[in-house]
Amino acid sequence: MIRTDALTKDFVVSRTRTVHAVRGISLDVAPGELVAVLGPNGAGKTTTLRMLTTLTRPTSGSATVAGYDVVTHPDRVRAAIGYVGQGGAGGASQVVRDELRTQGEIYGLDRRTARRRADELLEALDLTEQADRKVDSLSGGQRRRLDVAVGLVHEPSLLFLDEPSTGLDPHNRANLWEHVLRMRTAAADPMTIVLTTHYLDEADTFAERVIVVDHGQVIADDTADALKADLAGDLVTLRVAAGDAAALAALAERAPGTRSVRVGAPEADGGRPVEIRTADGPGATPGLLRAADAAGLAVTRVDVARPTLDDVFLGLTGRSLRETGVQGGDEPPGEPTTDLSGTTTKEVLA
Ligand SMILES: Nc1ncnc2c1ncn2[C@@H]1O[C@H](COP(=O)(O)OP(=O)(O)OP(=O)(O)O)[C@@H](O)[C@H]1O
Repeated sequence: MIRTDALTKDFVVSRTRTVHAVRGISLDVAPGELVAVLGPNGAGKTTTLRMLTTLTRPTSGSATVAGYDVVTHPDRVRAAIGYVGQGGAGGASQVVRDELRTQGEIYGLDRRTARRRADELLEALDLTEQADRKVDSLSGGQRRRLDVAVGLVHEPSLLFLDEPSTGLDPHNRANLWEHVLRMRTAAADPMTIVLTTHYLDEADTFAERVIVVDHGQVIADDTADALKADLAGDLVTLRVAAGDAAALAALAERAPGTRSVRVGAPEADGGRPVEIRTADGPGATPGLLRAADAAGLAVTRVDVARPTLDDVFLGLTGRSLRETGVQGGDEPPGEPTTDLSGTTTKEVLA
C-alpha cells in the first residue's frame, strides 16, 4: 500500500541553513495495516506524511502510495487516500452536513452518492445530532470526528491521520478511537491507517506496528510488544537491606537473561532497590529469588514492570520521549522509565 525508498526532505531556510527534516526513510506498509509513527517533536513525522499525501515534494528518494508515485501521479494518490491533518478540515461557517456533502462532491461523487455518504458518516461518527449545526459550534471532540468523516468521504482504502487526538481529553480520545476502529473494520477490506501520534499509549494500544522516527530517520519498526521485548525488556526490582544490595546486584548480573543491573538510592527504611532489566521478568524472578535465598540475602519486596514504548525510545536514544513533549497519556503512573542500558553494576556502585 505504501512503499518508500530513501525518502528525504530538506527545507532551505536561509542561504546558510538547511533543515534536513527527513533523512532517507524506507518503508513498506501492507494493505490493512494500522501503523503508528512515533517520535519526538521535530523528528520528521509530519513532513513524511505530507510527502506521502503529495502535499510536499520529496527532495530525493521515491514513494509509491496506493500503487502511484507521489511525484508523477499526485492526483491518483489523492483520489485513493484520506488525509486528516493537524489543522482541521472544513469551512468553519458551513453547516456540518453540507460540509460533508460538498467535500464528497469535490472528490467527484455525484450529488446523490455524496448525500448518502454524508448521512452514513454522520451516523457512524455519532454526528447526526450535530448535522444541522455550524462547524465552528462543535466541541473539540465533535470537530475532530468531523475531520475524520471528511477524510473518509470518498471511501479511501488508505487513511492518514496526523496527530488525530492531540488536544482531546482522555474521554474524547477514547471515543474518537472507538469510531475510527469501528469504521476501519466495517469496510469490506480493512482500511490501511497510518497515524502520527504524541501519545505513547495510543501507539501501544491501537497500532499493529510502531515505526519510531528520530532526527528524520526510522530507528525502530516492529509491533509494540516486539519492540518492548527486544529493545527494552522487563524491569524486576528486588529490595534488600542496603548492605546486601551490591552482593545481590553481582548475583543478578550473572543470572540468565539479565541485560543490565542498577542499584537505586538507599531508602528511608534502610532498604535499597536493585533494578534488573531482563528479557522475561516474570520468568526470571523465581530464579533470582532462589539465588538470593541461597546466598543468604533476604529480599523484602519484589516488583515486576513491563516496559513502555518510552523505555524503548530511551534504550535506543538515551533520551525519554516524555522529555521531548510526547505524552504518556493513560499509561499507569509510576511505570519505571529509568534507563538501565549501558549501566553496569560497577559504575552504579562506584
Ligand atoms: N516548511 C518548513 N520550513 C522549514 N523547516 C521545516 C518546515 N516544516 C518542517 N520543518 C522542520 O523540519 C523538521 C521536522 O518537522 P516535522 O513537522 O516533520 O516534525 P514532527 O516529527 O512532525 O514534529 P511534531 O511532533 O512537533 O509535529 C523540524 O525541524 C521542523 O522545524
